[in-house]
Amino acid sequence: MNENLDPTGENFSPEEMDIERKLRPLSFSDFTGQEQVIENLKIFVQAANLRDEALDHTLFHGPPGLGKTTLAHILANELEVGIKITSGPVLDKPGDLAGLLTNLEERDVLFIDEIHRLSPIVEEYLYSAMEDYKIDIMIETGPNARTVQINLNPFTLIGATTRSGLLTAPMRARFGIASRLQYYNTELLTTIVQRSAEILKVKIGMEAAIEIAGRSRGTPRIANALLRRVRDFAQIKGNGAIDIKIAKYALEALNVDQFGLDEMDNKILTTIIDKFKGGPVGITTLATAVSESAETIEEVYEPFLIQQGFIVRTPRGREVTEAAYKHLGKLKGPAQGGLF
Ligand SMILES: Nc1ncnc2c1ncn2[C@@H]1O[C@H](COP(=O)(O)OP(=O)(O)OP(=O)(O)O)[C@@H](O)[C@H]1O
Ligand SMILES: [Mg+2]
Repeated sequence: MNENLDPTGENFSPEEMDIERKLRPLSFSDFTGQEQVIENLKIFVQAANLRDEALDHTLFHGPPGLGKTTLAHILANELEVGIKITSGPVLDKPGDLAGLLTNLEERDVLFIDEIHRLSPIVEEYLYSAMEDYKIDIMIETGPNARTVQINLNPFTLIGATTRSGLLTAPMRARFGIASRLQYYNTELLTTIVQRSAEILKVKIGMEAAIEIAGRSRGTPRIANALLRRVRDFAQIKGNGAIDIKIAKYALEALNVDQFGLDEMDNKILTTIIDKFKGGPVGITTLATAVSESAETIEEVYEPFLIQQGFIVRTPRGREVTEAAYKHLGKLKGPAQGGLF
């Protein structure tokens, strides 16, 4: 599959990252979907604003591209505070974290992306900061070296992770608010595609927007990426506007799966069917067969395949459904593996 449609956005070029930022909603009212999460956050933000307190530490988890980073920025905007951004793998010494923490103003947001990848020392260091807004720092070196405790301004830590299963229990317990983001349905994604088209100043028909939305793997990041690619086709092959004809033509040319399944999704389904007779197969066995980690399958791929009705979880492992055979154009039953 086209690497620009990677749900993680890891292969995005700088230009694409720029566009992604441009398309990012800035306020609750800009943000489509995740209704329950948003309803709750609105209340927590209002209450925090009313009391002039820092919002409770907040954790966003869920598959890539669903809006975790976007929501961190929205929270800072709605709280009318500053935001400092970092990520788990970047913070490798407690000193780096101390620098960030001591520079936070009252009620500011510290956003730590990939929070499951914090080193244990940094994580430990974070605990007292989160709990009591206090940290110990080392001053001077050599024989005069000593630690002093300093008070921090009350702040909000926002953590994001695609791998909530890898978060330690003490870390998880320190978040007062934890929200899991869900895949978006076609209707919501259609609204997102239309909004993005408006920002990109490209005309798009309703049918075309629905077509793009339906092939976006339930993921706004993919919907936006597809829109940009289709826009290229419309500009070069058409008159610049996106109608259903040009959308279908472009999606065909881009080799986008009808359900927006990506290469790994299809590989997982094909493997279960071809190597394990449709299942059930245990997650670790499956992981080995497709050369991916069991955690990634469980947290990135499987949720979407289950939500779309291609896989079911049984006590004995994962099984593909009728829909998966149909989708891949494969026959069900023992005939599949030959006569014996
Ligand atoms: N609810 C939404 N409405 C409109 N656009 C959205 C929404 N959610 C996400 N997007 C768009 O999708 C892009 C990706 O979202 P975001 O970066 O917040 O995902 P993420 O969950 O942080 O992903 P990752 O796990 O890869 O960091 C954003 O730039 C934004 O344009
Ligand atoms: Mg993110």
